[in-house]
Amino acid sequence: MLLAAAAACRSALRGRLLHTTAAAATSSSGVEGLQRRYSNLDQLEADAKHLLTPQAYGYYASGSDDQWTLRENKEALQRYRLLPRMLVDVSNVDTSTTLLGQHLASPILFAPMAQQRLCHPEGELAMARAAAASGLPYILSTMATSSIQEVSDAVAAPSAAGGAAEGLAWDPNLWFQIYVLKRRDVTEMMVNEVTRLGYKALVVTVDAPRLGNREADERNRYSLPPHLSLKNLELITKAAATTEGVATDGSKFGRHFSDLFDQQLTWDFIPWLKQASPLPVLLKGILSPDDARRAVELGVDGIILSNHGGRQLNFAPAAVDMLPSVVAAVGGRVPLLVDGAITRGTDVIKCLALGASAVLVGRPLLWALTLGGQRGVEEAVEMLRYELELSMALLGVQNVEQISSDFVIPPRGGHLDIPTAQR
Ligand SMILES: Cc1cc2nc3c(=O)[nH]c(=O)nc-3n(C[C@H](O)[C@H](O)[C@H](O)COP(=O)(O)O)c2cc1C
Ligand SMILES: CCCCCCC(=O)C(=O)O
Repeated sequence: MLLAAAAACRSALRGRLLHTTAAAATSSSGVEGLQRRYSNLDQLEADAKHLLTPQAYGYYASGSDDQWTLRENKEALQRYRLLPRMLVDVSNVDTSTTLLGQHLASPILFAPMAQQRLCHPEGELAMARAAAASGLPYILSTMATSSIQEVSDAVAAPSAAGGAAEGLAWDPNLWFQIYVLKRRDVTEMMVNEVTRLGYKALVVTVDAPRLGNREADERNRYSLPPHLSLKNLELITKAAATTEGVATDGSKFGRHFSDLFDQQLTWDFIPWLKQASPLPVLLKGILSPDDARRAVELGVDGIILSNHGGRQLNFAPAAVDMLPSVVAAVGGRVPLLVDGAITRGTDVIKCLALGASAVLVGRPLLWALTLGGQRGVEEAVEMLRYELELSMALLGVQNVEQISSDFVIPPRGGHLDIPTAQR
């Protein structure tokens, strides 16, 4: 009896949300507000899961091996505490910041994530439009289900179908994430294409010479549905007669994509990329201070501390825990960004207090896209931005620059000495 009631409830919920998602796909308005249905970003996953196939959900949600690092990302953030200051005038709190000379409405970027059309028909297009409407950078993955050109076109101007909700500015800021392929010529074509189309930065992911062991994908025999394809890899077939290494049959998912990536990639790629494009270059997936120092010495423009959402090396530390030592190694020479399980305004504050310039948010945006399309993502981002603004007021700071290590208490009550000037 109880089980039947639960099933009926689930099916009603699924119906409601499916309807909502379908509406989001076809219309720019009329989406039942995410903000009315959910209080925070942590609540989105459970409902999004019901709308996704088990294969898609498994691919999005899972980490590698037994997922210790995936769990650690959240737990590490929760070990830091915040020390507020009182009697500060916080009648105006400004969440905006500047990164690499670019204005951001808040210190938040859309993490690169492959295959976004698995959760919504407009996939990367809807996500990139939501970023433009929110005044935040959107990082397009090499492994996207929309092409570099399609995403550029999608944000070129706010349209009736895909424009910003009332009151939101339209500030497209596209970055491109590079997986360096064995086919270096194709990587070069992508770099040329994004440079030509006005993308504003390149993010080279360096923690994935091979894909981590995602057991859910193996169990689910995960593969991309036949109506979708990895659009940027089509450049390979356009560029050359051979299609070697580009089939997207995913039954041997990890091994297959490992075949595409260049396992011989080393540090000499950075000077190569710097001469190939005038765009700023950031490395994503750095965790050790030594690597960070070396990257700076080779002229990178920024570093993204990340363990890839716990999807690559299991037992890699949470990026947030590596921030203090990487900050010391980098000494303020380039901006440091960080990601991993950031869902709360206080998570953003902790990362900034530990020396990050900004954070990347990943999975919560996929759940928001699943539940509400472009508008859903805009609302999710606004929920996070508002939490950030409120928490800044309660912390006693008026702007992002004022957030320093003075406001954070590390796990064992130790002292952090990170001058704000190093951010
Ligand atoms: C489904 C999925 C796909 C991803 N695809 C990419 C990718 O193509 N390139 C990349 O550099 N990182 C990729 N990542 C890692 C994210 O950019 C990010 O580092 C990670 O998800 C941490 O953020 P989160 O904990 O907020 O999800 C992916 C993550 C997920 C969950
Ligand atoms: C469809 C190919 C998947 C490439 C890897 C994307 C990724 O980084 C991930 O974590 O998944």
